[in-house]
Amino acid sequence: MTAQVIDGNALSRQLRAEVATRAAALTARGVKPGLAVILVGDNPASQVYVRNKVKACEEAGLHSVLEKYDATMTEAELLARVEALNNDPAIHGILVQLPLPAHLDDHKVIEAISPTKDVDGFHVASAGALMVGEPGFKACTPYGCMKMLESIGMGNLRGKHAVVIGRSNIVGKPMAMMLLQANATVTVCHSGTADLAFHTRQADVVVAAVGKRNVLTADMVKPGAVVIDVGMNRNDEGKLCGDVDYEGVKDVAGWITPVPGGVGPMTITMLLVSTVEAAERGLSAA
Ligand SMILES: NC(=O)C1=CN([C@@H]2O[C@H](COP(=O)(O)OP(=O)(O)OC[C@H]3O[C@@H](n4cnc5c(N)ncnc54)[C@H](OP(=O)(O)O)[C@@H]3O)[C@@H](O)[C@H]2O)C=CC1
Ligand SMILES: Nc1nc(=O)c2c([nH]1)NC[C@@H]1CN(c3ccc(C(=O)N[C@@H](CCC(=O)O)C(=O)O)cc3)C=[N+]21
Ligand SMILES: [Mg+2]
Repeated sequence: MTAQVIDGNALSRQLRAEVATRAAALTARGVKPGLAVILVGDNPASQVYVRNKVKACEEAGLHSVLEKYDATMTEAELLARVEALNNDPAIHGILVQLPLPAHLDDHKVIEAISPTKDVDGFHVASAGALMVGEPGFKACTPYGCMKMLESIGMGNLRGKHAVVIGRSNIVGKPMAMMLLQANATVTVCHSGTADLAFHTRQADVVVAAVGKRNVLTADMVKPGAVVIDVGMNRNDEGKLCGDVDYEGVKDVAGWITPVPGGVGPMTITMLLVSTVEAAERGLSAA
């Protein structure tokens, strides 16, 4: 058996076309949805992701502003920029690219973003809303993973067992909450898990969000399971690869997401969706 591929580029094209339609309707009413991206320092991976985000905005008819700052920027300067964007009516979404240089407190900066513009879904108000099942911005990466599950008819996971590998605040934890919201029985594994394979072998859905190659191999996967690979790593040849041993796992899984072309583009797509939604909310509140 060879797994069917969940194509994040194809699904993104579809969803971004809907975003473009909504953005055009807003623009016609005088409200062009606007996203501000703040990048501090010169992490090369961050540069690529940020460039992809800005390009995606342009293609979908969103207004985007990229603010690049030197790694020596002070926290007070950064907080002042966030506050200015909070008060800028042309900006509906604010994203501060993580990780920040070590002298800047990620948490403090994220909390300074107005929850009404927190399109990344990282603010405690957004995380709390997800936890209690209230509307709020959802973290884009797990949100994109849920859209991928929906696209294969697995939007409702009642009776299914989902295993998430990783428990970060930006991927693993919100992923687990969204799977729970979709009625899955959820297990969250991490570096302190005694027998990772024991858990993953029972899973109907596995989401790998660790940041290490080959965390999930074929022997760890139940035949027919859905495997979602969030990881972004480089192999020995410098090629982009995920956390999953794709070549091995594809012969066991029922569905699999590739890297590149899987979760990565979906993350950007959900960022666009949330930015348009932020602009629509502003309009309905006015
Ligand atoms: N495609 C996309 O759009 C995105 C991709 N990513 C990628 O996803 C990956 C994860 O990102 P992020 O969540 O930010 O990473 P973090 O480093 O914050 O979290 C990694 C998690 O993996 C756990 N872990 C580490 N080693 C193991 C192991 N051997 N077995 C089981 N669990 C382990 C850690 O456990 P512990 O908590 O105990 O330390 C931690 O919870 C990275 O490769 C990142 O680049 C991230 C965001 C978006
Ligand atoms: N505040 C904040 N929000 C984020 O959403 C955020 C962040 N910080 N920090 C870093 C991670 C990582 N991330 C990715 C986005 C797109 C791709 C992506 O487009 N990947 C392409 C390939 C990119 C390439 O060629 O390198 C793909 O998988 O096909 C990957 C990773 C968002 N993150
Ligand atoms: Mg820091």
